[in-house]
Amino acid sequence: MSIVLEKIKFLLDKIKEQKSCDISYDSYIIRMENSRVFVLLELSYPVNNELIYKIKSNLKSRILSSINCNHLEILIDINFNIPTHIPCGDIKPISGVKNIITVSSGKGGVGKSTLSVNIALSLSNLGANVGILDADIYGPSIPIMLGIFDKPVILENGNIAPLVGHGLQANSIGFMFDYNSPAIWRGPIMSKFIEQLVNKTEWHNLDYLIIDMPPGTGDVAITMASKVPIVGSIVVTTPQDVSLIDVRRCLSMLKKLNITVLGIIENMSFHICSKCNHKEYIFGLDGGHRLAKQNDMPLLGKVPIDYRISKQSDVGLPIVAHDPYGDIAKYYLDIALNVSISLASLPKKSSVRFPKIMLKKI
Ligand SMILES: Nc1ncnc2c1ncn2[C@@H]1O[C@H](COP(=O)(O)OP(=O)(O)OP(=O)(O)O)[C@@H](O)[C@H]1O
Repeated sequence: MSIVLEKIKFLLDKIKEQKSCDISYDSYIIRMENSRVFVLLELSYPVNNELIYKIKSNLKSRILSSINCNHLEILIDINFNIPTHIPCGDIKPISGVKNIITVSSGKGGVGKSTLSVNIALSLSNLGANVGILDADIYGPSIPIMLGIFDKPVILENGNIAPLVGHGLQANSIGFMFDYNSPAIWRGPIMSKFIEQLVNKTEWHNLDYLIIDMPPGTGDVAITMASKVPIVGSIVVTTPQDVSLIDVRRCLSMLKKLNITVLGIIENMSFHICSKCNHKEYIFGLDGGHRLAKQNDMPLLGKVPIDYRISKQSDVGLPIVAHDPYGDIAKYYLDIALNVSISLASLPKKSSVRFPKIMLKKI
């Protein structure tokens, strides 16, 4: 094998090991024909065209500088195929769903539902099939955020057809009941009901199902963890100390239940003045970062406090759906990418078969 090919393989192996967010892949195939090198990267997380272009040009320049040889033509192609990962605990998979990710928080009001919806939309914008389940018994807000006011249809087999909002398959405890009847919102009955809501929804071909959990460490959260095949959990906090104390309690619950924590998200991290661009840390600086470091887990990202986020959620058109290429959507897209890359590093259920190689020039 030529020295050039050896050098490129060495570089590709090194990059693969590093698992950087700029270029991260599961495996690669390489072949050389005369002065042309063909590289196929196989990813197990979703990427949109913009990211594909970035990865290709970044890798191409790294290859060219590593071999110091300008007459070679480098042709790179990228495939992604999202595998099913092994859930925490020995729990039967749910039909139509590859990976379940829960979004938890230590206390209410930290922006868990807003994050769940915008991360789900960002994963969908990256090219994944995504569903969302609203299990927040204390205030199911997903129907409003997705602008869905219909009631779900019960199918002949007794299952529930999910409703669709902004391309997301959705089911919510809020679709089922008049939310003003508090008697039913308690204890084991509710836990059982949510478990059924997950299992009885006819999810169709989902790469990811995002579950918006009730805040805290109550009955429902514990039952869900022991009955639902969760692959990983995201924990949301604000930089404030009080929220950090609650979130520690939530992290310790997830640890006890053997749920893998994919990482922490810091919401309402800072505010940027729309008039003068001054950045202000209203709820303190770097709380989420410290928490992630102390618990040896990644900080998946930060989201600023911005009126457009709440305004768009309130009118049923979340910011990522309203302005997918805007400055705010970028924060959610980065988080979605980090979540999917973090998940991609977990054990997979079976090997993934990639389609036939098609190499294009860039
Ligand atoms: N980054 C943000 N910037 C501005 N407003 C935000 C942001 N994140 C969330 N909000 C707003 O904060 C409020 C609480 O958010 P959300 O309902 O998502 O929190 P939650 O943790 O799910 O609450 P609960 O536990 O009560 O369900 C909402 O009005 C929402 O629009």
